[in-house]
Amino acid sequence: MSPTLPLQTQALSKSYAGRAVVRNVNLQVPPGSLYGLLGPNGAGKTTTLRCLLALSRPTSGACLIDGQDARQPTARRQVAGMIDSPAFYPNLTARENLQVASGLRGASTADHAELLELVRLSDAARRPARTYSLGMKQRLGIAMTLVGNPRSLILDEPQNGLDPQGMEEMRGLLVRLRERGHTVVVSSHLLGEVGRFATHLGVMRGGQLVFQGSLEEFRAGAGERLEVVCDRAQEAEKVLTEAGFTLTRLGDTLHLPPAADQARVARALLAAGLNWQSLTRSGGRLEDRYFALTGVQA
Ligand SMILES: Nc1ncnc2c1ncn2[C@@H]1O[C@H](COP(=O)(O)OP(=O)(O)OP(=O)(O)O)[C@@H](O)[C@H]1O
Repeated sequence: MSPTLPLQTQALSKSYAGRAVVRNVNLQVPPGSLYGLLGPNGAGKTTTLRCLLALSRPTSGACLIDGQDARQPTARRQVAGMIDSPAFYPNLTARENLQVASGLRGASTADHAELLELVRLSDAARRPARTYSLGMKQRLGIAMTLVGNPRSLILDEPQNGLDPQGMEEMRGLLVRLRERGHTVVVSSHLLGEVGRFATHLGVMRGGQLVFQGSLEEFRAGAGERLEVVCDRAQEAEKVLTEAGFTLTRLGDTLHLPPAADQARVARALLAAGLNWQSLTRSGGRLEDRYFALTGVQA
């Protein structure tokens, strides 16, 4: 039997006023992974994460934490998260904030010094949190989620709004969290960034999970292909399909398998009186794969 996944959803769907914003999502987060949940704005990432944290109720399907329904109190103790902005008292110091969180959760205060070191706030731990930079506030928010030592962490866009240095510090922290033994899910719309630290990726588009696997699997799928950019792409799609090519169309771009004969594609388009802006072999880059999956530039 496969080991119990720390976080998973089973056919998760969520609708608001009859509009499905998450559709049949089967998220499978392996133990000890640093899982990047990617997708353009509105893809349904936050909604999925809110359901996992039992902040939102699924319309259908289930969310499981260590194999238990996410709404069970024992399951909720195994996961903590930061959705939107970090939650802390601005007039209290980092140390005092951790004390409050420990009091509320009945958790030990013994590890506070270690937590502050982990999030690199030891030096700032004695001044009020309102004086912190955005990056420091985010890191304090993460330290707060660690009180009670949950197995898994869910962080919604923790790098949002950070400057390059703040991004780098956050990246370092995410890696340290994984090394500390946590399973971490991080949502983002920045593939370039997440591709630097994630072990696994999930990609959402229009409420659906359109890719899930290890970073290596994602990379392997970023294969080469023949790409045709054309103003009358819809007509070109029809012409090339009738000529026996298999292809997908995203806006004005057509993707054909790498083995497709470039000269034969050109002849078929010319014969139909269609011009193209470019007809090139491309691919092999993570950004191209992301674009092919989501229709959005990374
Ligand atoms: N409480 C709500 N009521 C109605 N619609 C909602 C609600 N919450 C989210 N939505 C809609 O659900 C869709 C998915 O939103 P969600 O926040 O999950 O996407 P996202 O992938 O996290 O995007 P972003 O990167 O912009 O946060 C959006 O169209 C959003 O407007």
